[in-house]
Amino acid sequence: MRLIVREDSTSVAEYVADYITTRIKEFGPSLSRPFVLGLPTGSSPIEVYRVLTAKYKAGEISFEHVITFNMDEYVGIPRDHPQSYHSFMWHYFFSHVNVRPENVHILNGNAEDLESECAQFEAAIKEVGGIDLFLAGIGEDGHIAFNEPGSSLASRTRVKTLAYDTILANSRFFDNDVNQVPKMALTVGVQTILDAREVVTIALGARKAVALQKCIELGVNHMWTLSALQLHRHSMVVADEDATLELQVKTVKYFKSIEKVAREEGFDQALPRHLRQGTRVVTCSETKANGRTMSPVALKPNEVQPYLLRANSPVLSGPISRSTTPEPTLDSMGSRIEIRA
Ligand SMILES: N[C@@H]1[C@@H](O)[C@H](O)[C@@H](COP(=O)(O)O)O[C@@H]1O
Repeated sequence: MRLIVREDSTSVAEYVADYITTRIKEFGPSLSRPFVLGLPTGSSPIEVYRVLTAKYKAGEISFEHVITFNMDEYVGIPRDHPQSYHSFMWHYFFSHVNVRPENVHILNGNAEDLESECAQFEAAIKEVGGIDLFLAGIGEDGHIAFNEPGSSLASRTRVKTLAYDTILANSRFFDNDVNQVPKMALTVGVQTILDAREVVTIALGARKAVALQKCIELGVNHMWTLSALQLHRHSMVVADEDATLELQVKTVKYFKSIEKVAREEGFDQALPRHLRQGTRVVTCSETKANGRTMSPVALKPNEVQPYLLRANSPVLSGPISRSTTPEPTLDSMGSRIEIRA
């Protein structure tokens, strides 16, 4: 598990939105090969959705060929209830981007047969080839999705009774009245999340600090279900400073040093190795490749095959081709890099 620490919730949201954007662009989704994105609700991802929406409106990212699966949904409140996760997702994200409604999957908490609803959800994930990136939040009791303390770490999508702590925490969305909070939910299981190719978790604020400490510094434990991500090869937590308050200083320092060394060595450690292979990392503020403006991320191999542009290097420009290795020249403006195949 990796830990990325950022100053505040805004920088966390920017990091996570950049990361998701990079992933989707690297993947290059198409109708026949869509990108599959798992999504959470809660207050933590709201800013991420805002930044992703801004990126979409700026033409940086398209969700046309992105299939989404949401983590969970309450049982027994109408789909159009303001606090249903259906309402949440359309309000904060889906209505603002070009995701196709038929590509959106949110569990139906009012299905006649809830067990079959859950089984169909698992089948739908399987049918599209699994989830490429699952975005998650963390509950104050360390839960992921609605996998409450004590959940099986081998669990799959199912009906779950909510823990009192969760009902209490979520009552802030229901006029602070615990009696209005649904007592049950449908949720993906821990194993459903572990099956994703990559998991990115957002942890914000001091109220998540204890949970984060348990999930990162202690062992895998079914009482803090997010800790199961320690078993995942490509999982990353992106936290603000407040969420790290209960971690040991040396833990935070270690994870910060990983990121620093990776940056100095000129590659983005956050990219899983299999996705890093054949990519070249560009860390200037903006790049142009083949006349297209790209965000400061990893370019596809066929776009800048021979180049590794080191982090913190001066911003360079000049013609670059796959077969030759011309000397890049310094951009006197110091703000752009031109890459031409
Ligand atoms: N089921 C959701 C979780 O998926 C979410 O991670 C958690 C944290 O919410 P928040 O981000 O509002 O703290 O809330 C709910 O319990």
